[in-house]
Amino acid sequence: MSGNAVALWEHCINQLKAELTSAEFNTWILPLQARVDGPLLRLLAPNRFVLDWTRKHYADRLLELCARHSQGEVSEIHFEVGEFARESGPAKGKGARAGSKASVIDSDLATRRAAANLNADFNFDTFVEGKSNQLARAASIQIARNPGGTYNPLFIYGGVGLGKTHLMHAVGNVILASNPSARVVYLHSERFVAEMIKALQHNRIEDFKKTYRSVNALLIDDVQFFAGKERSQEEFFHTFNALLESGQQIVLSSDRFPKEVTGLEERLRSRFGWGLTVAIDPPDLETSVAILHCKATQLGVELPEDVAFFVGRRIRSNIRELEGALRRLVANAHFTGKPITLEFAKQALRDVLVAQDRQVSLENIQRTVADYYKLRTSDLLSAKRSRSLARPRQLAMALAKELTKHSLPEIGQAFGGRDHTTVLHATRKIKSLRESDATIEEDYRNLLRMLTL
Ligand SMILES: Nc1ncnc2c1ncn2[C@@H]1O[C@H](COP(=O)(O)OP(=O)(O)OP(=O)(O)O)[C@@H](O)[C@H]1O
Repeated sequence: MSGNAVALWEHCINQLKAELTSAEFNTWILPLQARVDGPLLRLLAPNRFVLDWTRKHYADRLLELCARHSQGEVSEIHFEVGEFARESGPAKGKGARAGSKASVIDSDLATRRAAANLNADFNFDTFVEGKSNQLARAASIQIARNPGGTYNPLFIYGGVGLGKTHLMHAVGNVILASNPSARVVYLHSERFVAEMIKALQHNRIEDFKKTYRSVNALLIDDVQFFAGKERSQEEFFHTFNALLESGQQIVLSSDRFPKEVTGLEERLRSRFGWGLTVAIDPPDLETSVAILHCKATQLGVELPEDVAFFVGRRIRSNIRELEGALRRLVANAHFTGKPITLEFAKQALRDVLVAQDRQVSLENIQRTVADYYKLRTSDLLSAKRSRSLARPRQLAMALAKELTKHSLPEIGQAFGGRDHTTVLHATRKIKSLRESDATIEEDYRNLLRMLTL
């Protein structure tokens, strides 16, 4: 299968996955193998029963999806019973003409990827390495190569939009690609909760348990959303134990260090930290610029160096915002037919930059304070109480109170789930220190200037 054909099939199955129940999808679509021969989509089903059912219920929809995605190039669909040859040996089934090994495996991989909820674009090749993510990337690569080994679970934590999900998908993609029988599942924790509730409602909790306890790699994003959901925590706890005991890999992500995820049962929280815990920090300027170049290449444009530095310097909050700004720039250039120059970028991003400047974000404050004191943002959010961390943390909280509209509890939450009284104490402390300590006053003023420039 060519890259286009794989993309076409992947599009079809992703679409059907969204439209069907998981039982329908797993029973009828997952067993299919696909090939595209010119205008013909050939689908092989494992037996007559699956063939008849899929042809009757899904042929029209599949054809519609194919025709639309291929812009009319694929216009016929053909079902057969059989299996494309996996190895160079003879193909089973009369319809199975010699499918090359690569073509069949590609179509299988696309299907398995969709079943695992994985995005093929989130891989290690498209993940730019920098100081801020070096350790998390290295640990993820290690785990992808040796799942269920020493680092289990892998716990990745860091602020919004910094690449945690990207790394989890990259791990899953490598495990799937290197082992044709591996079962991988990526899920946001809220989806885990929703599926569990659905299973309870429909009396299918045993199926639910079996599904999640039989995977080779379970990747659960944003585990802080388990907070307060006791029944889900209980279920996840048992899934977690079962997988760990049988040597299957678990990868978890959160916006904070495991011990600081509030609203979780202690036994779960402590298990999260059993394996390897790694942080992702906001990127430094050079990494932001490298990411912009990488994303621009993916979008098929070349970004001049001065524009990349301009965008990297001005959009400081997170990589998702950086990417959003780049997309806007590229779309503007496309519609106006103008080249992307520094002047063009300033113009095209004017609104984004004004909004960004007006609204100093909590992440921006944390990052600026961390840079100023040569600390890691994750240290500011951690529970560590050494003076070298406590003072910058208090300063950051005081700045957050002065520069944003966030409430005390919201600020506390953003600083590693602290109580609002801690924030109140910090603002009072800094206020009095600014009057008695010239260094603190100078630091505060410098930071204020940097944040409101
Ligand atoms: N180092 C990197 N190289 C290339 N792209 C990156 C990198 N880090 C993040 N990105 C991109 O930034 C975007 C946001 O990343 P991602 O969704 O992984 O963030 P996250 O940390 O999971 O955020 P959230 O906490 O909101 O779920 C994605 O498009 C991702 O591809």
